[in-house]
Amino acid sequence: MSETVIEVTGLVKEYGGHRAVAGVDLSVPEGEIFSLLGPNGAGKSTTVEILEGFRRRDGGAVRVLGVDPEKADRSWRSRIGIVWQGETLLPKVPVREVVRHFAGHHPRPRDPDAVLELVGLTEKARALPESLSGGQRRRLDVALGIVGDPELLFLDEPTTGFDPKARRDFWELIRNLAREGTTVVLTTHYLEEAEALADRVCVLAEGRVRALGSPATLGGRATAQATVHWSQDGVRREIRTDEPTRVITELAAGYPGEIPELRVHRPTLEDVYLELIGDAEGIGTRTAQPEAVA
Ligand SMILES: Nc1ncnc2c1ncn2[C@@H]1O[C@H](COP(=O)(O)OP(=O)(O)OP(=O)(O)O)[C@@H](O)[C@H]1O
Repeated sequence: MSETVIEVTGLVKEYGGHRAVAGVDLSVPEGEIFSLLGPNGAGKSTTVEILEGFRRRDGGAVRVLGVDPEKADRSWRSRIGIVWQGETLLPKVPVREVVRHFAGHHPRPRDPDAVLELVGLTEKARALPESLSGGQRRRLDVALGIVGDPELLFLDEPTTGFDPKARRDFWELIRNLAREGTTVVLTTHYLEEAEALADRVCVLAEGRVRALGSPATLGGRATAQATVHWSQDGVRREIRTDEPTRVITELAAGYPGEIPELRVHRPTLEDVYLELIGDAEGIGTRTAQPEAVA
């Protein structure tokens, strides 16, 4: 049985009477990649900062690696890795020295050169951080987050500025860390990143959990209706159905060859997410009505 790394019940945080976090319950097992999603101001950073021990809560109970973060000490902190949203202020020494310097703060660090290799920065080991590109700089932030070989890694928008190849390499790196048992809390606005990485996603809006589940099943996605699109005599048609195969088979009988512009759409994680946060964003949910098959 895997251990529970994060246990949160009834978490509340208020700023001057405004409830930024309004009763959140979360439980994250060891080795899980857990993603927090939500619109700006949803309460993600506040929640994560409380888990990291950088913010005090106004209510509820929190255990991270078995400890209340408000009472945590240095040894607890060394078990946690953090990749902040903003750039960390770094000394003007080569990249390799920066990573070695950070490794020195941890009781059982990873080998700095191996970490540079993992994040794809070996060729920049002798460069100064200020000479790195935006994406390379972000990779250095990730290197500093994992050099302590943390049991729990917090990633806040980790791939901002990454090119597509670097992003995919980074995802593989995170998957490998999780396979080795590192628990990962990922805050991101990139839904494809949550979809590619997360075992479970939690959608926060207005300080509350709107939905929690695997990316594939969130918000009833797995059982949601499919929409079959096609074109008939130059007019676009669509129908929502639980049985797209049957609909297409019936349609196909009416055409001598290909069904023009045939497309089957199932709700993406983004569709489900936008639906879930619709009220919070002040936008209505989309209610395109299906047309009947002619
Ligand atoms: N130090 C603070 N003082 C007062 N209000 C704050 C403070 N920090 C956050 N808030 C408010 O709390 C709410 C939640 O903010 P939080 O930063 O947790 O949201 P978020 O989901 O991380 O947003 P984003 O995606 O923009 O980073 C917002 O309404 C914000 O204005």
